[in-house]
Amino acid sequence: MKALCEKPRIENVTNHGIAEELLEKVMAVALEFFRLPPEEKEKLYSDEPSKKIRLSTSFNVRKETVHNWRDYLRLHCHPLEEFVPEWPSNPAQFKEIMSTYCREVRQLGLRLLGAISVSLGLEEDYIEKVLGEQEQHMAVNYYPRCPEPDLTYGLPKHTDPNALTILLPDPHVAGLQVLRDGDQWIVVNPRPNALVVNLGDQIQALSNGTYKSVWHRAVVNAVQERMSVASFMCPCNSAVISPARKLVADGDAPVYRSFTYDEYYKKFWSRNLDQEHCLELFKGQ
Ligand SMILES: O=C(O)CCC(=O)C(=O)O
Ligand SMILES: [Fe+2]
Repeated sequence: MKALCEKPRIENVTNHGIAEELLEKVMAVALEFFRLPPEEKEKLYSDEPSKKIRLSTSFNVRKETVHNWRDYLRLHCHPLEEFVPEWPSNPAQFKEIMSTYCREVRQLGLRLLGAISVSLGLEEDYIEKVLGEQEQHMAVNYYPRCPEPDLTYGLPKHTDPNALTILLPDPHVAGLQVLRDGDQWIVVNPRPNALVVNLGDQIQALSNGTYKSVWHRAVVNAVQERMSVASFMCPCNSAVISPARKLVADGDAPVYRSFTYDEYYKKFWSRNLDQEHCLELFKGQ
């Protein structure tokens, strides 16, 4: 807890409590999925962002003019009973492994949100209450080997629009970079069994800018393919996000106006990834 109070950002969480064996299985089954023949994967292809289960490529192919070197499987994960039946049934173990992982990640995410609330001087359940019955989405990212890695990204510079992202990065191949002090890209070195926790835009808004959502990107390389599995804790669509009163000094105006997550998410997907921070559009009264 003390460490959380002192540091503006939480990065590597190594004592996260999720079994190493499960993390290995998640990576293995995710890779197996991307190894399926194109005809098999094609059935799931869609570039419609509102679809709850879809395989896609780049980021938002309908909006962007420059594409990225990434394929991804995006799944809604909560409540599991609602979505798992529609998840891929090939590889055969996909549903079982991924749903076990989703349950564990959710518990970890809720613990972290409690710790973040306390670190801000708020009630432990403050953020959880504001976010409501949180959705949980997963992006299984696959970055193939790229013959000209200097000409593209896996994912260009962005912040995550949700509250908190728990990322399982490839334990063997580097690719994730985070921005420090606005101009310094730091390589996040692969580390077996480590999870990376990124604060998203909603924590920045709720904390009135005390915590910053982290700018990050994924680069690709010519030698090795790379995977990552991102779990996004998202406010429910009707959640009203506004800076916690306690964090706005007397006489000051809050940095951000109130908005629903639905409004924010639609704005996020209507834009290109590497534009100005989406929260900038929600500043002021
Ligand atoms: O692949 C990575 O390391 C980053 C993935 C990411 O930022 C995302 O899915 O939002
Ligand atoms: Fe991200």
